[in-house]
This record gives sequence, structure tokens and C-alpha cells, in this order.
Amino acid sequence: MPRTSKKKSDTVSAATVAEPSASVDLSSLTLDATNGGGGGDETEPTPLTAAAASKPKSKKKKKKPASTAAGPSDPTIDYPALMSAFPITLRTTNAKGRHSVAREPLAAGVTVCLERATTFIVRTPHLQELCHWCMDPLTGEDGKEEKVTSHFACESCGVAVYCSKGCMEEDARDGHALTCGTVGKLKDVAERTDVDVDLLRMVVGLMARRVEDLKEVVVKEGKVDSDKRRTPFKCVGDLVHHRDKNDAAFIKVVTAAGELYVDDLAEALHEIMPKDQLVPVPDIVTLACNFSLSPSYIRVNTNAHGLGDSQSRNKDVALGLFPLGALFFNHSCTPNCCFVGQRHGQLAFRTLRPVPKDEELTVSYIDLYAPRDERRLNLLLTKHFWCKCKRCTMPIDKSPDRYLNGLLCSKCRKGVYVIPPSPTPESIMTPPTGDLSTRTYTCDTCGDALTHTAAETIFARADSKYSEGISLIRQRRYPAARMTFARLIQSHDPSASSAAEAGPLLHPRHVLLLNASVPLMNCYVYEGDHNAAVALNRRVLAMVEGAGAFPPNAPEVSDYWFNLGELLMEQAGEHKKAKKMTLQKKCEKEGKQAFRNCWEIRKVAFGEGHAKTAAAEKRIHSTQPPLSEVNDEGTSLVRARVGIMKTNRKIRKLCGLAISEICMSS
Ligand SMILES: C[S@@+](CC[C@H](N)C(=O)[O-])C[C@H]1O[C@@H](n2cnc3c(N)ncnc32)[C@H](O)[C@@H]1O
Repeated sequence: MPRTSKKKSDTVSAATVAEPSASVDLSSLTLDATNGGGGGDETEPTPLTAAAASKPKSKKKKKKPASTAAGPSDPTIDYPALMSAFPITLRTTNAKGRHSVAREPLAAGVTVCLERATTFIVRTPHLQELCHWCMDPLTGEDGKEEKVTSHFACESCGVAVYCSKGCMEEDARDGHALTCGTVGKLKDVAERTDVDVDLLRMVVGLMARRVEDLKEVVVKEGKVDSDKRRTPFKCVGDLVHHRDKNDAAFIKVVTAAGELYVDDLAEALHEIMPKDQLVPVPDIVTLACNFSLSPSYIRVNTNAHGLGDSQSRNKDVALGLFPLGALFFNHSCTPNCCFVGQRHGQLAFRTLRPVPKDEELTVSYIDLYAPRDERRLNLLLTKHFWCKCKRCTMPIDKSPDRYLNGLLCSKCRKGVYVIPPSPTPESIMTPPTGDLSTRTYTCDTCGDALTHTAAETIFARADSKYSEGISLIRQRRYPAARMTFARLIQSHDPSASSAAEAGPLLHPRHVLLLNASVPLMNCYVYEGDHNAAVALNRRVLAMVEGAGAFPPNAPEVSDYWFNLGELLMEQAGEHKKAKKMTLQKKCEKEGKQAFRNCWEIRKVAFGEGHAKTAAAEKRIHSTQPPLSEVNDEGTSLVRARVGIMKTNRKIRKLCGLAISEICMSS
């Protein structure tokens, strides 16, 4: 959706991609919390050091300080001490707000931060599925729920369950004993006020953490043992919460819920803390804004992270608040780090590639296989900022983004008709203006022009086919879905015989083609057509590896390798049954290689000891994995991609824009 406006994008977020010319070590921030996370202007940030303070004042008229992403940091928190175990330097600049940089050259696969959540909860739909303390799954290998004995369920709240008595006792000591009385009542409060019960559980958990923090000095000098220490409650106050961007209805219902349960909580905590020291309701509301934009449509978290169980069998079954990670890792659409959930509600931040000294460490908050407008809109609606990372600001005709929503040129069949992205946050939120009938898109290779109307027709048709396929999947009509998705992909295949007369096609890296390929692969597996599934998986891998959308060693890519390994092993099994030994051996060899590729990536992204890495390693050494694991990993790949697609669609609908107006991905 091209836009012509050149208006400066200054209303959503003040962070810019301008390289900071100087930076301030965060320890100096503790001297002056009124600075607002930077101070000075874009090109000349004022360092908060004693030396800087004693410098004679420059006669130059100071520019009005640009607003910064960071609010003032609590001067009583010694962040450098909290992070001293890690090879990073904390900085704050006007351009980037608070962030971290590599203190020394870092190899790929280094843990640059390991944080234990200030609070974490098991999400309500999964309450019975994993231990509320260590996050080990409580379900059997075959995915069926094992009976959770009442012995390991907390009798007083009836909510928390554990894999062992030890875990139950640890959790009680860690704060559950404080919240238990209140947690049991939250369902009722949630129903009466229409607030997400998980949001209330998170807030209650946070208040218990505050009580715990008051009991002991949590921030110790020097190394913090991240295995034992949770990030202190007061760091939560430093998070960017965007309360002002939450809708009024949300604030109202959370206030009502806060008023309802604050008395219960006071009762539960009164032995340790006088009632007047409890967090007041308005502050509870602000805390709630840390997690959720609104309970009524998409559950989107501004600061909280989804977590998987300890075996990574199921993703997003828990939710944790990690203030250190949230404060010091900015988003980039070409990140050099990723974050990985671990046991006991911990989150590790790890380098994905070698990082030179002083380079900023970034992670991605969103799905990266998406065109620029879609990513920016996602971040705008869920995290309230306009992304200014390198990938989002480089000229579109030089960026790999042009392929993700572009059309393959009908004239030269080499180039792509480039669809310009929206230039500002305002323009992305409003329907396109001007005479669309005269708008054209140009091929980046031969210069051929395509009208907006022609492009829209192609997008609309493809999107409608895609929606049809998804609807068939929902109805579990897999053969029909398979045909629909296969036709969609085939009709945009430039090597197909009909392609020459077909006019412009979705570019082979167009996100809609990836989104259609994943459920199609699932349909093939469902129908037992492993040959077709293998071929498609290989194509998808070429797509995700070649598109420039994912960073090196991206965990998402490892899932595609794992899936390929499983499919090849299935194929090997079929050849074995048919006594086709040569083919069997070939498939086994290729399958193992796929697992090895997966393992190499996961060693970097997740680390050697992680369950996901171990799962890949195990497959390298075994010929026929248990079917349950094949299904679990295979379907979780599809579930994950379908989940992303659903969210992206909802996001676009919320803006009231026709899907094809932004891009044609789903
Ligand atoms: C989780 S915080 C990261 C820490 C933040 N720099 C701070 O000082 O608190 C996310 C906020 O950082 C800023 N931010 C992070 N990544 C950004 C990006 N790629 N482009 C623009 N702003 C970004 C936005 O203001 C966003 O709301």
C-alpha cells in the first residue's frame, strides 16, 4: 500500500535508528534519575558522569531534548550489578533508550542474559498440564494427560499443580503461600469484571513478589545467582507500560477488578505487610498495562513473554515478566540474539551469530517472515512503537522485504514489482488516499509498470483462495484443503507450464506462499503422502533460508529441519516395509542430515543442554523415533505458523483495512 506522505513519524515512538554518537553507562544513571533515560539531543546525548557535570556549559543553544523510549530509571536499582554476570554493557541513549551492547567480541551461542521471571504463571487453559514450579510437563510421552494426584495439587487454591512434593514446597516458599488464598477467588473477580483471569494472576504474583522483596535484600553486590534470584519487583516500575495507549474500557474493567480483589489480597498478606502498604489500585492498573492491551480482542502482551514447558513440547503455555530482558533488549527485525524459555520460569538471551564488541544486542518481538508493513503494524498495535530498525528503514528496493509482499514481473520474470511500504505510523493506520487508478508499481529489474488495480486483483484472488483453504482446514476437510492450497501454490509457480501466460505472480518468497505451504504440508502428512510433504518441506526450507527474513541460526528454521528429518524417517519406514533397501538407506541418511542441521542451529539458539537441542541430537542417533514425538513436533510447527498467521490477520482487521491493502500475507 504505497503512501506519498513525507510527514515525520514522531507520534508513536521517539526511538530512532540514528546511530548513537555517544552512550552513557547505565551505572551513571543511578546518579540522576531525572534524566529520562538519555537527555540531550540525538547527536549529542549528555553523559551523566561527574566529569560531564563539571564541564563548562557550552554557549551553543541546546536543542530541545528529543523524547526517549526510556523513562527515568529507578536510582535505587543497581542494574550493572544485576547484570554483572553477563558479557554486556548497559547503555542508554536518546536514539535507542536503554539497551545493551556486547562488552567484548561474542561468539554465536553465548548466553548474554539469563533472567528468572519476577513472576510467571501457567496460562489457564494449561493449568493441569505442567508443574507450576519447574514447568515439567505432567502429560505422558504420548501426549495424553497423566493423572495428577491430589497429593501434588495445592489444596487451598485448587489451581496450582506440581510434579512432586518438592516442587510444591519450593513454590510455597517462593510466594505461592502468599497468593494462594487470593488466586482461588480470581476466577470470580475476572467473571464479574470481564478481565482476563491470567492478567489478574500475574498482578497478584507481582504483589507477592513485592512483599518477598521487602523481606530480604534482593539486589546484592556483585554476581547475582540467576538460578535462585528473581528479578526484583521494583524493576517492573521501570518498564515501558504504555498505559496511555490502552483503551478506556480496559482501564475501567481492570480498575474494577483491582478494587474487588485488593481487599482479598490485603487479607492474605496482612501478616507480612500492613494494608496501607499494598500497591494502590491505580498502580495495579498500571501494572496490568504491562501485560495486556485489552482482554476483549487479541491477547497481546507489551512486556510479558510466552513460555513453553520445560521439554518445549508445548509452546506458550505460561507467561512471565522479565524486566531485565524487557529493559535492555530492543527489538530488531534482523536481531543478533534470540530469547529462549528454560526451566523454573527462566528466560535466556543468546547470540545467534558472532557479535563484535560494542554492537547493540537485539531480539525480535515478532514473527520475522512478514513484509515490512505487517511487522510494523504488529509492533504498533501490540507494543506501541514504530519500528526503526535497519531492516525497516533501508530503501525498500534494496531490502529483502520487497519480495515478501511483491509480485514477480510478468515481463522479465526475474524482477519484482515493488509495493512501497507505508512511510509513517499514521499512514499505516488509515486507508490509502489519492487516485488509486493511476498508481503503478515498478519492476526492480526491467522497469515494467503494473497498475495498482491489477496488483490488487491478484492479491485479492490469492487471499480468497488462501482463506478458503483455512476454512476447509477448520472444517477438517483435509483433502479439499489440500487441493485448494496446492492449486494456489501451483498457480503462482513460475516454472509451471501455464506460468508464461499467467501475468504477474506472487513472488516465490511471498509470505502467502509460505503460509499456504505449512498447512498444505500438514494435509500431505495427514493423507500419508510423505513424498509430497518432503518435497514441499525442502521448498519451504529454501524459502525461509533464502529470503533474508530470518537471522542466521533462527530457531524457526531449525523447526523446518526437524520436520524434514521426521518426514524422511517416515519415508524410510515406508521403503523398509516395501523392502526397498536402497531408498530406505537414502532417506535415513538424508533424515539424519536434516536432524544434524537442526541440531547445529539449536546448539546455538537454545544451547547444548536445552530440551529442543537434545530432541534433535536424539534423532541423529536413532533410526525410527516414537510416532508421538513425530506428531508433536510436526504439528507444533504447523500450529506455530498458523498461530502467527491468525494474529496477523486479526491485527489487520483491527485497523479496518482490507487485507490486500497492506500486503497479502496471512
Ligand atoms: C521492551 S522496551 C526496550 C527497552 C527500551 N529501550 C527502554 O529504554 O525501556 C521496548 C521499547 O523500546 C523502544 N524500541 C525497542 N525497539 C525499537 C525499535 N526497533 N524501533 C523503535 N523503538 C524501539 C520502543 O519505545 C519500545 O516501546
